[in-house]
Amino acid sequence: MGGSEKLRVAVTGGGLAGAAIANALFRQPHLDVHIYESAPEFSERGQAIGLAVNAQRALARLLPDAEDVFQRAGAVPMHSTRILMGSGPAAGTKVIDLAEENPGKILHRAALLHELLAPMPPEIMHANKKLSAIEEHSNALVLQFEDGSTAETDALIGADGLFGSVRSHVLGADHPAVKPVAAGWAGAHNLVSYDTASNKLGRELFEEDRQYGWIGEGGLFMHDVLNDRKIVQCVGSSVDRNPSSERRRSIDRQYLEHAFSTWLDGPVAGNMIDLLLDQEKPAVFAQWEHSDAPSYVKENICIAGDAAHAMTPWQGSGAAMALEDAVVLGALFAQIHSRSQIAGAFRAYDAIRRPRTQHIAASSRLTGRIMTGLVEEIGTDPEKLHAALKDRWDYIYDFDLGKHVDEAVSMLQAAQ
Ligand SMILES: Cc1cc2nc3c(=O)[nH]c(=O)nc-3n(C[C@H](O)[C@H](O)[C@H](O)COP(=O)(O)OP(=O)(O)OC[C@H]3O[C@@H](n4cnc5c(N)ncnc54)[C@H](O)[C@@H]3O)c2cc1C
Repeated sequence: MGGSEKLRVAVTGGGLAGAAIANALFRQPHLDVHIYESAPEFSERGQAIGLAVNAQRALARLLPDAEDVFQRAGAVPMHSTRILMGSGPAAGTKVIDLAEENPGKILHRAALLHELLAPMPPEIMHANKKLSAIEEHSNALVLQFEDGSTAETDALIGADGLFGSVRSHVLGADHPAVKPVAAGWAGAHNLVSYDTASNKLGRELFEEDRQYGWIGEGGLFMHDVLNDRKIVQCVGSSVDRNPSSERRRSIDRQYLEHAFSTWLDGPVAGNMIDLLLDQEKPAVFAQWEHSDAPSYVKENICIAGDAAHAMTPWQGSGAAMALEDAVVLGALFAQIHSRSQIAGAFRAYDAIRRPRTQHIAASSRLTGRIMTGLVEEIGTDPEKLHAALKDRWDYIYDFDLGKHVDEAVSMLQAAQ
């Protein structure tokens, strides 16, 4: 690359992470950014996503009109996440209201992805481009795609998700942390109309916009409101009694009633099972996560989003971490202008992002164990659950993103 040429940056994966990262980069005039997605189109599954306060702050740095984005996407602001007992003798008891000081927003994933992709010129977005191999040459990385085409780039950011391939290139194919591991839970979800959900679960649960989590022995139900209160997402997750390598399994009423057998005389399981089966061909998704990677970077290649740190959904932080990754990568690329500086920028990204994301992944796993009654000394005692849960989100929410970014930039500058 000559002095006046742009730095070429390729992002593989057009999910929330890839779209957020490309957003953080494509406006920078010294960068030539391209985003490659393996699917025939850039799209997201029909599920809700909760953006906690740290994710909202990160989004506001990526999209200056974030408040309008939330409005256009029909985001519903939550008063709190109310956790109640769903099984056992204390069924119906409130355990805690979480995030009262830090209310989240619930929105449709597809709407969020659409908003992240909308500002980008179509000529930098390439669908049907499944990365199949990476060649490292002295003057460029050559990306090979499954359709036989190739692209040259100076930097590669692998945002290709849980089952992506860039992680294996960064860590080495035989590294034990390459492959995702089953987290031990499986979940089903469904989107139902607001009227259906409120009639079934009771209108009093919908008087204020709140996310609800019903916790107890071996499982959890959640419901939250999105799309300008037209839709309610219902989720049921239980300890996976039949782990398999299939990512998606068909299920029926019998499966759910078996998974929640000790909940059926409680206040919520029967209704939630009806809602999970409402007009859907139900499927259950096993939860997967990554073991901690020793590094997110290899020279001019890095991984971000779920490709780097896929985590359980119990603290609703996977997408939030992808948005934070994007903000940090955006700030670091603003500092560099030559190919030789890329590896240093990625090292600073790794040093700053890996501790936080891996801490949250571990915390999320433990939160799941707490909420599904798997921690022996806590069990399903509401008071012990209250004590165990009350501070668990502080590390995630009480977070100064500006300082985090400054630390990354200082680290890069000190190394240059
Ligand atoms: C049930 C559940 C609930 C969740 N709830 C929340 C929540 O409330 N809040 C929150 O913050 N997070 C939540 N998360 C986590 C969040 O959904 C993920 O962290 C986030 O969507 C990951 O985005 P990503 O772009 O990294 O990965 P993905 O969405 O998996 O995107 C990866 C993309 O890469 C593409 N790709 C794969 N391989 C290749 C290749 N070889 N070449 C090119 N493209 C490729 C894929 O097609 C895909 O489009 C939840 C997760 C789950 C499972």
